[in-house]
Amino acid sequence: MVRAAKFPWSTAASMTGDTLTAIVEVADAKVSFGAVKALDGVTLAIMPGECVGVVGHNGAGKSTIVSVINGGLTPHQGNISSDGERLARYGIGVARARGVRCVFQELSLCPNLTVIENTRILHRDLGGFGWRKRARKVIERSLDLVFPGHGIESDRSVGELSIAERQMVEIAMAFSDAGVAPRLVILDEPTSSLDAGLAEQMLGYVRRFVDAGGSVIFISHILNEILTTASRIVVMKDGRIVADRRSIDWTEHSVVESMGSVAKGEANRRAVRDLAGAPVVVEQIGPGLPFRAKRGEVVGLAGLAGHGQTRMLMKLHAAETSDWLARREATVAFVAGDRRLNGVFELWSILKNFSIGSLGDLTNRGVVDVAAEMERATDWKRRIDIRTQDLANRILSLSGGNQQKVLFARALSTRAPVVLMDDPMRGVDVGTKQEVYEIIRQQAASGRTFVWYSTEMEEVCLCDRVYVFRDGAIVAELEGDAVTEGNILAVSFRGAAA
Ligand SMILES: Nc1ncnc2c1ncn2[C@@H]1O[C@H](COP(=O)(O)OP(=O)(O)OP(=O)(O)O)[C@@H](O)[C@H]1O
Repeated sequence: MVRAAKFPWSTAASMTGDTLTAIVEVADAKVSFGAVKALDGVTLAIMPGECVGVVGHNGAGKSTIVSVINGGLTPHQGNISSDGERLARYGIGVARARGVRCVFQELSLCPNLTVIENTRILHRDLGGFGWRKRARKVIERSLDLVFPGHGIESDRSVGELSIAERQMVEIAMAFSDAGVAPRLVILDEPTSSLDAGLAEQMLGYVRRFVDAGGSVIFISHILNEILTTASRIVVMKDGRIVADRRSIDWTEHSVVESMGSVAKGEANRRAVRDLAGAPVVVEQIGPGLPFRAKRGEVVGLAGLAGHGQTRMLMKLHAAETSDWLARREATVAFVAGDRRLNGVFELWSILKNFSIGSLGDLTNRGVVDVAAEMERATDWKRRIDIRTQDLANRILSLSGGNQQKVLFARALSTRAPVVLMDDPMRGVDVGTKQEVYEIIRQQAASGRTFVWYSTEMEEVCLCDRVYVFRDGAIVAELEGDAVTEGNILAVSFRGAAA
């Protein structure tokens, strides 16, 4: 079962001509959750000096296979080998001792502890007298290497950090060395909360790590990142690997096709509409330029992550919802980006998580019409392909991307005239994104207003008008054809339009 292979595209192999053995190899792994086959016979070997990109639709099994490789999940069937040795017992401890590290899609640091204390928890060998000093050195060194100029103080509690900063700390933690050097680092959607600049810093570090002989498994729905960084791309579909080729043999189009999604050009373009006479429906004064959104407009919030965009969305939401008397008709709906913190109700079913946003519509004399509730949820399940066999299942039984779809459905299915979206596509697959873009276009055309913060430039460029944030204030407003990546970056970094 253990494979000794020669990978001509692996730098380490091509330099030495050596025959390499896999750092970790999973053979014929099967994992089921009830009736759901999360993995249906997956075989995957990770060689030294390669970055393996893993792509697939939401619920394809990507997080499940990395949990197996990371030792957090024991497959119901199949074998695991490492460095040529078949392992009868494989768990997190064994994986860590062999240099396997994982950055999870749902961030996993303890929010009530500082960055230093979290480092100590991850690196057990750091214990003993003077551990704080040693832990500080380990994490600060790694942060400086991966994200030069990061500005994160390691004495701060993780709970005080923005979601982007938390993601940076997790990534730096995975690459840090406190005795056992990282050999295989698994990154499950590591850039989902990072802006373009931070994502590029991380990708640059991944390339250097791999060039030096390290290995990375890189999961992302941003295909361009995968194509430019991975040496090999594996496509998963419904719990199986359906394609496995060198990245130079892939194009964005062929990857999307292989995932089973059809790229629709139309949904990916900004609609040309005349909104000159449309009334202003949302307004907020300062800091910086005033914020205004018109009826039927899609307004983007851009700029480097953590520069005040989420705060602005919160303010807009508070302004519409702070009445003492609850309104029957919601005036604003919110799609949370940090879904675990303020999006999902973890103990509730998928159905209840969906319908909580439209109980006003679904209630008659204080009683929920359960047939109407189920009908509406089933319709949205179909429309944006929420992958579950039963809407009564708990929300946490869904993959991360499918949870995010439920949050979308919750907001889009209301009649609120304004929808606020806080980087809402985190973890959503390419095919579903196209569906959601199309729904946004249609709803905007019929008069709904969207205020959309996104860390993905492609999405910002879909907006009618964009406010660029810097240091907590709006520093520029771009409209129509002026909404380009070049202009947004120029304003983000210099504070003046290009
Ligand atoms: N704890 C669980 N209980 C029940 N089902 C689960 C559980 N964890 C995962 N699943 C199911 O297993 C399947 C694979 O999930 P997985 O998280 O591996 O998908 P994924 O490819 O990582 O998706 P995404 O891109 O959305 O993160 C999904 O159908 C999911 O609903």
